[in-house]
Amino acid sequence: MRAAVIGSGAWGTAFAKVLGDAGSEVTMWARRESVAAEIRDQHGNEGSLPGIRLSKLITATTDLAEAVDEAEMIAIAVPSQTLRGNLADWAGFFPADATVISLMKGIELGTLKRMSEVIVETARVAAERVVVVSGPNLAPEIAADQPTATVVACTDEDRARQVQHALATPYFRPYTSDDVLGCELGGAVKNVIALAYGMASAIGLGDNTKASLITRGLAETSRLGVALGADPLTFAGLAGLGDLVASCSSRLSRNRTFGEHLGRGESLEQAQAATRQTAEGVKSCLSIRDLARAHSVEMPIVEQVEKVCHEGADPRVAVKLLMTREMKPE
Ligand SMILES: NC(=O)c1ccc[n+]([C@@H]2O[C@H](COP(=O)([O-])OP(=O)(O)OC[C@H]3O[C@@H](n4cnc5c(N)ncnc54)[C@H](O)[C@@H]3O)[C@@H](O)[C@H]2O)c1
Ligand SMILES: O=P(O)(O)OC[C@H](O)CO
Repeated sequence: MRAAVIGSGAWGTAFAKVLGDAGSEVTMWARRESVAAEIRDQHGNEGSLPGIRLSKLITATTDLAEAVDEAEMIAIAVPSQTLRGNLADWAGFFPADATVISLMKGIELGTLKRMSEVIVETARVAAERVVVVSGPNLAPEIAADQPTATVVACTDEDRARQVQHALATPYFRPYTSDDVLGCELGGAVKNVIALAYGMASAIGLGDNTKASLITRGLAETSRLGVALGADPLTFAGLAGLGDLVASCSSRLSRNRTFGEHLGRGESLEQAQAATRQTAEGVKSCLSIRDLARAHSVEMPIVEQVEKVCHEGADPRVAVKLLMTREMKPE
């Protein structure tokens, strides 16, 4: 198949590699000509994925129209909060029948929309043409051909199966799902829980604390998902528990790393200066908190992460507040 990948950061690059290794012809879009030229001429992207070699069949351009020309699949991996503005410029170039694949894990500030909803609304693409790919998918590990699994979610089962086949490689095993909402929420909320995990880690808290954070983090993710109409079983799967465990336990996770900076007492600005790539949970903790409040769902960990990130709260005080909440059954 012919595929375009928009966004040449860590995940866009690793995903292009998967598509290429699975047999598609891939054109990537990069913002900077230096990145496009490096992918095209040197088959690498040192700034985002040091040491990774890409197939010579993967090419890149800074011209969006050229990137998506005749594409049957268009995968998007840009920061969640820029997507709406990006699509306003880009959507006119998308071929009418192309499948649009969302790789992003965030909730839009203000509108509280999921990325697939932003795509449907802004690119005027029917919901059944939008596929979400989400799971325990740390880009550097995938780019190094380390085996993992993922979920390909779409309301159109045939389209999900088509993308599943277009992504299958010996190191990347996709499963299909029709629970687009659950998969997207799992991916967005785990970033916030990974921030909390990073903070706990930096404070020096132990494995019981971390296991409690993962488990109760998953409980609040599922609570929000069920309130919004997701399948509760999705949260026990790759796009729920799988992704949560990967991000919390890995030093490769940008969200966990960002949380560690905050846990060491750095301010939001200091943590931002120390980390370069996208840590979606930092902004999505605000939108997820607002989404939960709008649906009267309690998300105490998300609430505390927001306070540490944006209100200057001390992570140690956040832990104390979580531990002294009203007693209740599990
Ligand atoms: N890195 C991973 O392991 C991973 C895995 C799964 C999902 N994701 C998700 O994929 C999305 C992208 O993450 P990433 O890891 O590729 O981030 P990244 O920071 O490595 O790359 C982001 C890309 O977006 C581009 N970009 C930045 N601002 C932009 C703007 N205003 N307009 C257009 N493009 C802009 C950057 O140039 C870069 O190419 C996020 O939602 C993330 O949660 C990441
Ligand atoms: O590096 P993070 O924290 O953005 O996590 C990357 C992926 O979402 C893991 O599945």
